[in-house]
Amino acid sequence: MNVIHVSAECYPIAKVGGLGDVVGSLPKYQQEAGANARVVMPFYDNKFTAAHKFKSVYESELVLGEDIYPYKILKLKEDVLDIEVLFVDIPEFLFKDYIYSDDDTARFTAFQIAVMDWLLTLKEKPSIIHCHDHHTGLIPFMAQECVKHKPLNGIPVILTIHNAQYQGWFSHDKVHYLPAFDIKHIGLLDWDGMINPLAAGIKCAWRVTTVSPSYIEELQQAANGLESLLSHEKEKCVGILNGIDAEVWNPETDEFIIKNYSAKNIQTGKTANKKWLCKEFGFSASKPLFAFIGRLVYEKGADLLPEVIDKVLSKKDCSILILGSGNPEVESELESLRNKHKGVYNAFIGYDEKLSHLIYAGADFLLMPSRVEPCGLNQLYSLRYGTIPVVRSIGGLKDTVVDVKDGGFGFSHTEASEGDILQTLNRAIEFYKDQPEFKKTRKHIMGIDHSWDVSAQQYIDLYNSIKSG
Ligand SMILES: Nc1ncnc2c1ncn2[C@@H]1O[C@H](COP(=O)(O)OP(=O)(O)O[C@H]2O[C@H](CO)[C@@H](O)[C@H](O)[C@H]2O)[C@@H](O)[C@H]1O
Repeated sequence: MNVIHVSAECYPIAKVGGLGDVVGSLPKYQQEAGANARVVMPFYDNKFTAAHKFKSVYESELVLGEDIYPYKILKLKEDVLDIEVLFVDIPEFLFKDYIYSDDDTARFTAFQIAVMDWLLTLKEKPSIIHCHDHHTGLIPFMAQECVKHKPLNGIPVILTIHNAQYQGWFSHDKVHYLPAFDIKHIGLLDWDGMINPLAAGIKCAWRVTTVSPSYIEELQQAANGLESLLSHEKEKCVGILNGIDAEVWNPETDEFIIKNYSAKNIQTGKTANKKWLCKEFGFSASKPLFAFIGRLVYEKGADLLPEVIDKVLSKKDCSILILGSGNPEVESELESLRNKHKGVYNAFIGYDEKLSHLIYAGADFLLMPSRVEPCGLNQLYSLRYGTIPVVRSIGGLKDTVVDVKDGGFGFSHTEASEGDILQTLNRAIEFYKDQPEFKKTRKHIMGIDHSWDVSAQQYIDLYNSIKSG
């Protein structure tokens, strides 16, 4: 089975969030399960591409509207990754020092056209095209409707929704960017008067997956305008829980952290990592340390953090550390709290992969007050590193975190509200005081297996069910 994953992100090449983690690891585990899985992604101007050498395996031109652009398909000269990655190099559009911008329509439409044009030229066609999020949502439509790409129409196309909040909307003025298709079928591209790549992907993909079982249920009630579409298409939708790359996220071997540890020496390992974090950010190591890592956006409940932090820290019985970037207002509120709560609060505004590993290793609790959480990887990483998750019970968080009061190992609340978060934080602070129970719980969570083994196989079973059915 030849699977080609099409994505805007893939760790360690280019990552903004969880999409990069999934596309960087799922194919590796699919390989181990016997499938031949590859990735095709844009060639960006970033640290990874600057540090490696590439060779061209295909060169051509693509047509976007009335214009023609040269492009290449590149491969790494040396095998430095566990999986094969192909890079679409369209200098005009993709070779930028960012992944996303405010206007990505031309960039990602050109990317998708180049991918489809190149696939047409392959002698051995993929047996599955697996698209990820709206940046690749036009591919199922192109395979089904565009005259040029009709030869690919027999290949099953899967669309995985990692986040339905972002849909890639653009106006009908730009529909001519797409290769020719029968205009009678323009309705497949449209949702509410706009061209909507995510909606088009949902309509045209052979199967749609979401990254947790709960999320697929929730999308029928709240999908940023696509509720009725997802209810209508529910027969072809399935939720498959994300896994984690157990090699990258392994406290026993993690090169980023201060002291490696396993469940056996968790006490000394966590203590050493916490000590480093506390020194670095000016905290006392005797207090419970809560951390938040993520995009500072509404879906993550980031706007609730400043008020919650201000209130919970008035008692000074815990410390809080934030790592994230996003909404400028939230960023500046979080920065300005530093002076008021010196010694118990700090924030690193920005993106820092190494620091994220140090935090998973050194914090006692991880906060995730998300309004929407399709799966969430942070809580899975935190479990692996013995850091107890404190989450809103939604989406994948609901599927992976069981509250201590229900015999589980984490803390959860039902509402993304200041009151609920505060109450739950206070429960966790109390729990920390019972050190034997706290230590037993964090040792237990390190043993919970969220590696990709099971879910990678579920995807393969899904591919097989389409081919045979
Ligand atoms: N400032 C920062 N510095 C360093 N690292 C940072 C960082 N901000 C975030 N990260 C890292 O980015 C990843 C975030 O992953 P998530 O899955 O939790 O969220 P995201 O919303 O990006 O993904 C979407 O897709 C994924 C994958 O399907 C779903 O799990 C999720 O629910 C959905 O919203 C983690 O690896 C985290 O450590």
